[in-house]
Amino acid sequence: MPTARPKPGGGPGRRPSGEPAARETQAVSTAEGPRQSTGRGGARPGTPPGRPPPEPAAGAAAGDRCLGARQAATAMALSGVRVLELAGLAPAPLCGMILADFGARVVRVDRHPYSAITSDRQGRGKRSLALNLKRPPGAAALRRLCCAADVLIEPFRHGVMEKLGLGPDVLLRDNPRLIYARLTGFGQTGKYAKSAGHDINYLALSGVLSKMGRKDENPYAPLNLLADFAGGGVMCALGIVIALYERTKSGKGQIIDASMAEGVAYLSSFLWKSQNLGMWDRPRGENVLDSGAPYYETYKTSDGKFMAVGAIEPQFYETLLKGLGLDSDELPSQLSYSDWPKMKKKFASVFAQKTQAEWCSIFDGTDACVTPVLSFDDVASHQHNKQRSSFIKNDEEEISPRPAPLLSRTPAVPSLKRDPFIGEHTEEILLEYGFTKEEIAKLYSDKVIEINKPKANL
Ligand SMILES: C[C@H](CCC[C@@H](C)[C@H]1CC[C@H]2[C@@H]3[C@H](O)C[C@@H]4C[C@H](O)CC[C@]4(C)[C@H]3C[C@H](O)[C@]12C)C(=O)SCCNC(=O)CCNC(=O)[C@H](O)C(C)(C)COP(=O)(O)OP(=O)(O)OC[C@H]1O[C@@H](n2cnc3c(N)ncnc32)[C@H](O)[C@@H]1OP(=O)(O)O
Repeated sequence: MPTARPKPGGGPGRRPSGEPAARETQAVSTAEGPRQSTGRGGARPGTPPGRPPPEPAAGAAAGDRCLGARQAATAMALSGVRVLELAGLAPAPLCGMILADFGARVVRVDRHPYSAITSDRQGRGKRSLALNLKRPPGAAALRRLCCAADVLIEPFRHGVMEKLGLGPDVLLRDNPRLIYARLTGFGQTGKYAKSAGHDINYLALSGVLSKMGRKDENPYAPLNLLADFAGGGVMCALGIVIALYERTKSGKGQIIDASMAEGVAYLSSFLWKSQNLGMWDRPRGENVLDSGAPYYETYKTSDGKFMAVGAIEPQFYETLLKGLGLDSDELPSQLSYSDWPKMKKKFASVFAQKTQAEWCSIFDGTDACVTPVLSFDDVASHQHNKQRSSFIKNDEEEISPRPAPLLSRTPAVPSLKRDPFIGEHTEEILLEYGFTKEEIAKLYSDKVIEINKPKANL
């Protein structure tokens, strides 16, 4: 087996026990931001699978003067939870990253031989095990890993795991406490269960896509945020946390059938349940929240940037008009639908007269519901985001959003280490899950696993 020395300066190393070193969170700016706690309680190797997360430190309550000192050692909310994430495209990696950010020990099971298709960009806090599931000893190894895991995240279309002999019947028989999360676009049953698809297809099937887009234009998918990430990755993480909670009472695992189409449909409950409010009676792009209204729109500024306006309530709308220097008596009423296109043109011509910074100095601190549309270049340095330390920088100077929401006692402590290389932790993970050195050597020589330790950078 290949051996390698640790990369100097390569971020927090591993303790001899295999327990991860304490994580330190580095906010992009710490100015006035909430204190970031340090330290991370990871499960020790050999922790019995399925053990419920530890109770919070005694006395860690509001007003406790020792809280600051104790918080450094407090476990994160999901510490002790062991997750196996089978490498997939965008949604499953987000799901795994959320769990890792909040303290779970997430192992990403990468494809071996390597497949570029599933190159994960959301590997924060995870370790990588490269395993060929198509080879019987590889499938058997995953089966064994699942015996000691709490959660399996599976991102393939229906039937793939069954074909590998790794369906829920098999794995839950082996480990009845396992939470088997199946994250797909169309779900495990139904006409499309076995069809390929991507975010836009799931969004379309949910009905939500039909509501999005400007007047007289085709429906428009807002990046792949809604189905993949909100309806998929986040909903699946929620399902896992719910199932983990339920397991503390029943002692039993279960199967989660997380369909992105259904996840995003569920997110759209407000649209369904507000049908009789008259908010959605008009064609796409002509309603209040779908770019029809002049007071819920973006406007270009004189320096080519944009402002976002969301002045829905009459009192906020009045404040908007005041900031724009417009007199409401000289404008049609706020809710005069037929005048909206004309009003938009008026607002656009006013916004075009000043820079984004000038508009910010007019609207910041008012209730006009007007904010700058920030670019990725500007977002981390915006004063509000700096004050809340909303963005973090890893040890490769990569900026990304800090995990949300903020939990007061047990906040997420995201890893600052670079994402794992594929197969970087194969050996240590297998050892941790009870494989012997001899078994690992055999899997390696049979080309069932890949071991890819970073070379020393001397
Ligand atoms: C819109 C988004 C998707 C956006 C993704 C893009 C941003 C990226 C996609 C490709 C990337 C590029 C590419 O990687 C090349 C470059 C790499 C470089 O590093 C970076 C630049 C790249 C250009 C890179 C750039 C970008 O990252 C990309 C362009 C979405 O909507 S994501 C949501 C997709 N839907 C789902 O996840 C729903 C559930 N899944 C599915 O329906 C299917 O999995 C899916 C997605 C349709 C794919 O179908 P596929 O036929 O490929 O897979 P499955 O049927 O599920 O079967 C999996 C097979 O793989 C075998 N397998 C799995 N694990 C292992 C293992 N460990 N060992 C061995 N074999 C394994 C499994 O047995 C299955 O085999 P069979 O087919 O034989 O049964």
